[in-house]
Amino acid sequence: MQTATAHASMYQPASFDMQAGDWVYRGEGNANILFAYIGEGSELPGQLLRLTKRGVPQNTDINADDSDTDDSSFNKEQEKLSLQAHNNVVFTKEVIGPLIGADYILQHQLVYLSSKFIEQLSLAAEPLRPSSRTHKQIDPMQRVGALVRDMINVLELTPKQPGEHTIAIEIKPKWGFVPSSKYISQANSVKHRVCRHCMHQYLKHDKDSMSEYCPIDLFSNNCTRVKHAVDCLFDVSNDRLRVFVDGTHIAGDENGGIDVAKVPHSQQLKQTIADIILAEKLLPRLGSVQNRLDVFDIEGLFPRYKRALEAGVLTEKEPSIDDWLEAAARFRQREEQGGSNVNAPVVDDKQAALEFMISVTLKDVSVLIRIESWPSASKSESESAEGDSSSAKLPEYHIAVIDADAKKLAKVPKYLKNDQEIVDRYLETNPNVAQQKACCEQQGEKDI
Ligand SMILES: O=P(O)(O)O[C@@H]1[C@@H](OP(=O)(O)O)[C@H](OP(=O)(O)O)[C@H](O)[C@H](OP(=O)(O)O)[C@H]1OP(=O)(O)O
Ligand SMILES: Nc1ncnc2c1ncn2[C@@H]1O[C@H](COP(=O)(O)OP(=O)(O)OP(=O)(O)O)[C@@H](O)[C@H]1O
Repeated sequence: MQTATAHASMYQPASFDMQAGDWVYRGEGNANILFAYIGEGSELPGQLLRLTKRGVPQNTDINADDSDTDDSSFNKEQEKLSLQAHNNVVFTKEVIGPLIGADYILQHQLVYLSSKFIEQLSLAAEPLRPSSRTHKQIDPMQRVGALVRDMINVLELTPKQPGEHTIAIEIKPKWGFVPSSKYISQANSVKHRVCRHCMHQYLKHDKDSMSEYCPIDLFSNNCTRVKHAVDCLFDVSNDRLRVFVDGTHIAGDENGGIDVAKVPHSQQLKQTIADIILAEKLLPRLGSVQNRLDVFDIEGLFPRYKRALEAGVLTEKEPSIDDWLEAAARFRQREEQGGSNVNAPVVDDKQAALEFMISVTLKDVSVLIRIESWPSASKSESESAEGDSSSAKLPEYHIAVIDADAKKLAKVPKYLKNDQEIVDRYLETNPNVAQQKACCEQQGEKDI
């Protein structure tokens, strides 16, 4: 196993000529914000810059005590953020890569940033940011960001035939398994039948904006079910699916679905997305490894987490990159050796908590699929309109996972609370067992 010291030299930040005017706001999630390069330099075209965000400070009192913000605490904060950027890159590549396949990981290059650059980007982005995200701001203290290939934007250099488009699809599939953990209490046994996403909807959405999408279908590796899941995502996307045509995000229609009138050959595209998912090992691997890392379920994990804190093997401090690397290596080693008993592995409390947290990361990644030329030149429209996936020749595409950073271990108590809230709300709204959903993992069991 390589250690943090070895990694520090492998992932050194580079110095590029970073001018704020060369970057435009691209989008953001809860934790990070992205900018696309539009400058003329030869090194950065096609790159995105990923920066971290932090909560907007609540205390705006100019007389507030600033004794904590002297030079040394500024420097410490900057170092902490640089380390975090570094650790995210190492975590994605070295912890997540081997679990789902290195080919699905995008290369990241760390880059130095100046305070002026960050300040100018923040100002330029502000009017473009959705109001739902403005409770957080670009962290002004960061001095290192990450460059990554832009899977959505289209470079002007790419020649296209008339009528051809570049399509990018972003799917956040969420949990791809129904837990079978023996640590789930009898009172919560619904978790053995209804998947987390399907239950969570009742907490997140009102009846009108709920989607039929079930991740267990998308992860099923079954042609009919995968296609059905893709159709459901198009019908009501709820931010689980985004579609970009020539780099432009297709906004939702009035029903919360993708406005297919703006998507060229949309029926054929849905089938092609399903075919790509079926052709790749990514989703089956993702669902399976999420499950194998979560054998205790939050119900069995929480007491172990508490015990580890009490024993001092885990502390308030977040795990180091070496902790993550070691936990991932131990997990893989255990599996290679036959996994003793996969349902009740003999692992210490710290290992159990770290494995659970790696699973949390995998349950929140997004999958990006980029189709370079759409409709595919290799196939006539009449052939593909039939939707015959068995004979479908896939267009040229690239598929990768994004947002595979380590999650904060300190969120474990929140996960327990959230889990119970999800179950309670589901049971409250669906008290009749006979009418509850059955999200089944076995192929062919579900008639759709
Ligand atoms: O708990 P969940 O399933 O709601 O997942 C959160 C996501 O919600 P959603 O996918 O919309 O349901 C949530 O996504 P949104 O902010 O809703 O886009 C985040 O991804 C959050 O992770 P983090 O706090 O940014 O590290 C996610 O939190 P983690 O559970 O991954 O910590
Ligand atoms: N390599 C990429 N190419 C194109 N677009 C990207 C890329 N990486 C991220 N994005 C866009 O930026 C958005 C936010 O990125 P990301 O998922 O990394 O943010 P996050 O804050 O970590 O997400 P979350 O809310 O799940 O925590 C994505 O939803 C996607 O639209």
